[in-house]
This record gives sequence, C-alpha cells and structure tokens, in this order.
Amino acid sequence: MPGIRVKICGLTRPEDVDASATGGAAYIGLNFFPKSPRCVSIETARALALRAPAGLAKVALVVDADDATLDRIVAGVPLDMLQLHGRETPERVAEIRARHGLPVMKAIGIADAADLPRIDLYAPVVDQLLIDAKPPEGAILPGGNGLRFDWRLLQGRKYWQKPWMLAGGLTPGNVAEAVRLTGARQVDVASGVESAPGVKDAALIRDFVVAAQAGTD
Ligand SMILES: O=C(O)c1ccccc1N[C@@H]1O[C@H](COP(=O)(O)O)[C@@H](O)[C@H]1O
Repeated sequence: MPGIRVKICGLTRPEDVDASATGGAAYIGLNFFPKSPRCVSIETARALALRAPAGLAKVALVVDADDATLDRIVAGVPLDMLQLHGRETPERVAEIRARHGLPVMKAIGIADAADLPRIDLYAPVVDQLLIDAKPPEGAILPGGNGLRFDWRLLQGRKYWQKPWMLAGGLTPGNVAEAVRLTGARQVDVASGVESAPGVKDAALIRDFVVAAQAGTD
C-alpha cells in the first residue's frame, strides 16, 4: 500500500521547510490568516516556498480571503494548492478555483454526525477535502487549535468523491490511531509539531511522519 501523505502546516522559518522535507512530508502549509501565530507575509512565504525541494507541495492557507488578497498571494508565491479554511460557500470555492487555476482544498469542520453532509456538499467543487475539528463557538482561529473530533464518525466512511486529509489535534502520539480508525491516507498537522505557537520542532515533525506511517501497518 502506498505511504501516507503528510502536510505540515504553518511553517514560519527556513529550517521548518528543511525539517519537513527531510522528515518526509508531502505538503507544506503557508498560513496567511492575520490572527494566526503562524501567519507569514507574502515575502516570507515566497522565500519559504522557493526553498522547498521539488516534490514538496506548497499550500497557501487562507480564511475568507477576498479576490485582491488572493491575487497578491498567488502572484507573489509559487504555489501548488489553495486551502480555504473559512466560511467559503461552495459557490465561492468554485469561483476561487476558476479564477486562480490552482487546485483547491476546502476545510470542513466536524463536531458531530450532523456536520458530515457538508463533506458531500463541497466534494463536487473541490480538488481535495480537509476534514478538521470544528472550532469552538467564538474561537479566534477556525483551525490550528489543537482540537480533535471523534474520529469514529469517519469509520466506514473513508471514501468520498475526492481525495481527503484528516486534521485537528493530531500529534506524534495519536496520529497512528487516527489513521487506523479513519482509514485516512493523508494527514495535516499544525500545533501538534510545535514547541510553542508558530515554532515548529524538527524532531516532532520527524516523529509525526514516522507515526503516521505506522498507522497504515
Ligand atoms: O494553524 C493555524 O493557525 C490555522 C489558522 C486558521 C485556520 C486554520 C489553521 N490551521 C489548520 O488547522 C488544522 C488543524 O490544526 P491543529 O493541527 O489542530 O493545530 C491544521 O492542520 C491547519 O491546516
């Protein structure tokens, strides 16, 4: 069975790119949400993206970004995908995908079974789905909170119309169990591989990728 693909999200420093590449990540996430401790400027994101070796996909994370913001990001940073992590409607997702010519991944927040139909709602208009924990009411960040949801909600549901990633509160200590329970073939992590908010830890990145692979054994 092919290996699991890992996304390390919210890189802020050149050494984070190196750690993600040597650790075996398939994607890196560059965060443009101003309220996040992981937010980077376009200039920093460009430098990080240019440092990534061939084969390491660069994903821009945005939250309800307007066209002008997206235009600046796409013009300034070499990217492979856009991650929409706000309240973008399916119509807005389709519009962004058509305007920028990049694959789009939409984050869907899950708290309980009532949230699952939203996955099918977005599947027709995206290239990938990101199934994340729903943020608590009033949270400042719509993701990156280190919160998990009940992975059993995805048991027996491992196929959707599009490729998907599991996210939300994943750590080197729990990712193998998450992969086993959900059947995920791709996983995404932000806070679970940090020593402090916005500061990635190379050893945790390495441990996370190893543990994610172990979940497929
Ligand atoms: O990481 C952030 O700061 C962030 C901010 C706004 C939206 C999404 C964000 N991160 C994404 O959320 C998931 C889950 O994060 P965590 O692993 O629970 O900390 C993460 O994989 C990012 O894609």
